[in-house]
Amino acid sequence: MGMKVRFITSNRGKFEELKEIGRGFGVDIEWVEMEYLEPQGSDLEFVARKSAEMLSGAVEPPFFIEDSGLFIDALHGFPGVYSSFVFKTIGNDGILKLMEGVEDRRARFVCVIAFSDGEQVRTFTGEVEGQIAREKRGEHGFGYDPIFEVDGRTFAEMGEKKNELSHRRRAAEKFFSWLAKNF
Ligand SMILES: O=c1nc[nH]c2c1ncn2[C@H]1C[C@H](O)[C@@H](COP(=O)(O)OP(=O)(O)OP(=O)(O)O)O1
Ligand SMILES: [Mg+2]
Repeated sequence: MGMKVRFITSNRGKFEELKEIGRGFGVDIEWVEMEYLEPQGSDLEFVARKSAEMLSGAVEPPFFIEDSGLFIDALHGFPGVYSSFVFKTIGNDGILKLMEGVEDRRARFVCVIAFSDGEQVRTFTGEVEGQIAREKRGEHGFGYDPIFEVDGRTFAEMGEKKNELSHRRRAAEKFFSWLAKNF
């Protein structure tokens, strides 16, 4: 049996993807469903690290969290570290409205995993370049998937294939390989 590690998140979509990706690495993810207060910060690595440090007092290590964000070039990196709040408020329609008539559709998704072993916190970052679609497309996934496209297909149109190239996959690969060597 591979190794078991606890993942603290309120987001079922994230859990299901990491559970699936973990299978390929012999890592069994246990979901601790929990909302936690995120410190305000200017970059994802800082926010993920601080969140894990804050949780180390409240949750029995070892555990990990992940903080991810959508960074849109034409909007100077918005929504970035505010992606969760922005999704809950203006959502995909709001982002498409902000991008109406904007030629430069470049964006990137970033995922930072922060792992706490009780002594220290280690972070693992993955990112993927894409474009903001001109309309919502696809039924799969969650969050901004219907408006984030790579080579013309949105994450929501990709289904399972998303797990082969997403920011979450790229961060998880680094994390799970590190775990296999060090735990
Ligand atoms: O692969 C993705 N495909 C589409 N949307 C995504 C993805 N990954 C993150 N997202 C969205 C969800 C949330 O609106 C924001 C991240 O915010 P973030 O704080 O990391 O997640 P969250 O608040 O939903 O769950 P939690 O903090 O409990 O892990 O970007
Ligand atoms: Mg959050």
